[in-house]
Amino acid sequence: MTLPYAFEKQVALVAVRRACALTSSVFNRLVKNETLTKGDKSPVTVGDYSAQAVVNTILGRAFPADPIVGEEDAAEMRQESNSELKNRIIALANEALTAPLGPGETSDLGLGPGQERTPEELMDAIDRGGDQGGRTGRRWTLDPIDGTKGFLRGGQYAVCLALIVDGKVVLGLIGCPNLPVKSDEPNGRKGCIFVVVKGQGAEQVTLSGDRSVPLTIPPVVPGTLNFLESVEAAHADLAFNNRISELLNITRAPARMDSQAKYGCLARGDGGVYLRMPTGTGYREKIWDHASGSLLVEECGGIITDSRGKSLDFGLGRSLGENYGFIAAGKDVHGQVLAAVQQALAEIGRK
Ligand SMILES: Nc1ncnc2c1ncn2[C@@H]1O[C@H](COP(=O)(O)OS(=O)(=O)O)[C@@H](OP(=O)(O)O)[C@H]1O
Ligand SMILES: [Mg+2]
Ligand SMILES: [Mg+2]
Ligand SMILES: [Mg+2]
Repeated sequence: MTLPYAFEKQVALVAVRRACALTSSVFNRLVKNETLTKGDKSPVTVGDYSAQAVVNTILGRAFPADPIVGEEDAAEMRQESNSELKNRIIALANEALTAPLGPGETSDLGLGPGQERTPEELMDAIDRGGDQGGRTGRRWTLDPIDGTKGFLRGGQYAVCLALIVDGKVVLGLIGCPNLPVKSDEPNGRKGCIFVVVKGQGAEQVTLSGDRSVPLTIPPVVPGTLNFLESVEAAHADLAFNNRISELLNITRAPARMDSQAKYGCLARGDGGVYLRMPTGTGYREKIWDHASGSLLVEECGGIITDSRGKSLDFGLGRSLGENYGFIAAGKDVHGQVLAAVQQALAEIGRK
């Protein structure tokens, strides 16, 4: 008997692996005018577009009926003035799709030499990410590069793909090309993918697929709790985290990194709590930024809630609606962090 979501997991791993290889190779060849600024002032690169084209092409072939909620869209790239960038995206996507078959890849996935797609097919693949999300049915959510600023800095970023059924995440992958495989060997081999299936646990696999380690969040040794937190002050209220550190007598320095790599690091015990409080701008968190990570935390024995202790709702559309401020931690510490967060919110007259 095959396990539930076995084929989805296989296809998602292939897609994330190919997208990770693409983004790593793009980083080394990225030139200045290949990064644009979106309407919300955030950066997007040819790497984000081409990775979304690759993942959506692979998903579209294996699961033609499944909608996709993807971060990017091709509207800008369809404009004549961006034809050079568009050509670059097409070349990069086709390079990734036509690379020789690797582990777990079969010819029916439409990959390998000779499997080039046309420019129109690739632009349409990017735009398959335009689903609006919702309460019922099954859909994928994709962040082709999570932590684009980290990617541009040569720091942490992640290719994040999750499957959501009736508003609940059932499969999640976080591909981290720049993350050391072993936390205690920061200068050792890099590149891992966190893979989680609801009810089946979680594992960390290497990008090349030669090594798999099961994951559970280890209990925090008293006195060693530390935060995993954002790099960008615009994305999370880091001063608030300092107040929580005071309340909980945390003395260890926070581990700062971009992207859902933070959830992967929590799952393998590199940090004790991921706290992401809003900065007060009314920004609504997006489902693709937390879907994989939330299931990873839960399957590894941890708890994730918003700052009021509510569970995250992935059935509201492209955003997480009224879920503000996220606390992800092992069972042994989540309660005390939530209590400290509520105390600190009360101090400043917020709920
Ligand atoms: N104002 C605000 N508040 C909260 N979150 C925001 C905000 N603006 C952007 N974003 C989203 O943050 C995503 C990256 O955040 P990270 O946790 O990776 O890291 S970091 O804050 O950049 O260090 C980033 O994901 P990517 O766009 O995929 O890089 C954004 O979706
Ligand atoms: Mg972005
Ligand atoms: Mg993101
Ligand atoms: Mg992104």
